[in-house]
Amino acid sequence: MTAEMIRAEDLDVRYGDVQVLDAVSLAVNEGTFIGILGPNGCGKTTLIRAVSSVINPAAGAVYVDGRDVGEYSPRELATRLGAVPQETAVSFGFTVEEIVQMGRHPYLGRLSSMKEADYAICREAMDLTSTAHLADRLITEISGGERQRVLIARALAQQPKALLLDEPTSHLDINHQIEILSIIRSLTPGVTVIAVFHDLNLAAYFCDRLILMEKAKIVAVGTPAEVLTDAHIRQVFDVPMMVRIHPLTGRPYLVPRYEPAPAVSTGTPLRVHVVCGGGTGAETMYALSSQGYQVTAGVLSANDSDCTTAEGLGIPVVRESPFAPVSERSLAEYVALLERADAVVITEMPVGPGNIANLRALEQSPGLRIFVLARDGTPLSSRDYTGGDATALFSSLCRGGAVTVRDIPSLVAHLAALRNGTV
Ligand SMILES: Nc1ncnc2c1ncn2[C@@H]1O[C@H](COP(=O)(O)OP(=O)(O)OP(=O)(O)O)[C@@H](O)[C@H]1O
Repeated sequence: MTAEMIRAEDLDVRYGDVQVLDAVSLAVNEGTFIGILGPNGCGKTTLIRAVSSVINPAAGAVYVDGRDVGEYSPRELATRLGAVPQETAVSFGFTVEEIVQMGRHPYLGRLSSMKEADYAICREAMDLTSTAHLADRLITEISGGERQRVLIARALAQQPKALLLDEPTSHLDINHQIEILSIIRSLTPGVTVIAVFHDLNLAAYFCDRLILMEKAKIVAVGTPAEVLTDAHIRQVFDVPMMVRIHPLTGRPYLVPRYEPAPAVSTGTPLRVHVVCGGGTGAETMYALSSQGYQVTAGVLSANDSDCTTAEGLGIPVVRESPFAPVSERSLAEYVALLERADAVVITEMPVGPGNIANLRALEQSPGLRIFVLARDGTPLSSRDYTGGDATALFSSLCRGGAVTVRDIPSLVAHLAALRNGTV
C-alpha cells in the first residue's frame, strides 16, 4: 500500500473575523502530483502555507511523512518539504547561483560549507529549470518568469520528499509553463507534489488528483475527471464550461462557453437553419447566434464537431447516430425545421452518400431563401463525394435562386437585408 506523505486534519485558519480555512482535511499519498484549484481568495495559498508550517492553524494538525510537523526542527522539515511561494520576496544582493545554493542549507552543519556534491546538485537543479545561464545575475535583475524558475531550482536543490508550489507557472510563458510542469511531473513518484493552479486545463493535464476549494472548504477531491465536472465548475466558478475529453490524454479539458448578448433585440428574430458538417459550421453558427438569429442545425452526426458546437451554443440540432445514413425520422425532424425557417445556410461541408439527403430535402423546399458559403466562389468543387450528384444538386439550387456568399460578413449582410425587408 502507498504510504501517506502529507495529512492535514481539520485545519482552521482565521484572519481576524474571517475564517479562511474551515475544518479542511486532506491526505496526499507518496509520489502523487496533486493540484489545488479554486477561485481567488478561497484559501488555496493559506492551505499551502498551513501545510508547510509557514502559518500555524488555530486548530487541526499536519503530519508529514507520518510525523506531526511540530516534531520537526525547521532544518529537518526543510529536507522533507520544499516550498515555492507565490509572492517571491526577492533577496537583494544575491546572485541566482547563491539563491539556488540556499536550497542546500538544511544539509550543511552550522560551520560546514558546500561540498562538490552540493554544487553538483545545484547545477543539476539549474540545468533542469533552464536557469544555468542566469547564474551570475542578481535575483533582483531578472524577469518574474526567470525568478519563478530560479525559486523552483532552489526548491529542487533542497531535494525534498515533497514539493509545495503556489501557482508555479503564473509568470511563465506557455513554453516555460509546459517545460516546468513536465519537469515537476517527471520528479514524481520520487517526490510528492502539491501545486496551486489557476489554469484548470494544465492541472487536468499534469496532475494525478485534484482538490477543488470554495470559500475556505474543500468541495471535491479525486481524479481530474471526478473533479472537473460541469456541475462543480458552475458551483465554484459560476461560469458555464464545456467539458470535453482531451484527444491526447483522455482526461477532461474545459472550454469556456461565452454566452454573447444578442445584438438584435427588435422585431421577430429571423430563423436560420444551418446545414453543415465536419467543423465547417462552427464559425457560422457562432456568428449568427451571437447576432440574435434563431439558429437551428442538422442533420448532423452525433460525433461531428459541428454537433458539439451546436450543443455548446444551445442551438437545436437534428442529430443522427455516428456513421449512420440520415434516417426517416431525422429527415422528418429536419424538414419540419426547414418549414419553419426563414433562411438556410449551407456551409462548405463535404457531401457524400451519408449526408446528401440534407441537400435533396432543400430542393424540395421551394421558396426557402438559401445561402451557400463558398470562399472560392465555387460551391462544392472538390468536396463532392457522391459521383457528381451533389454538384448537380448545388447547380440546380443556385439556378433556383440560392445565393453564393464568399464569407460570413457578407452572409450576415444578406441576412440583415432579409430581416429588414430590404430584399
Ligand atoms: N495575511 C492576511 N491577513 C488577512 N487576510 C488574509 C491574509 N492572507 C490572506 N488573507 C485572506 O484570506 C483569504 C484566502 O486567501 P488565500 O491567499 O489563501 O486565497 P487564494 O485562494 O490563494 O487566492 P488567489 O487565487 O487570489 O491567490 C482571502 O480572503 C484573503 O484576502
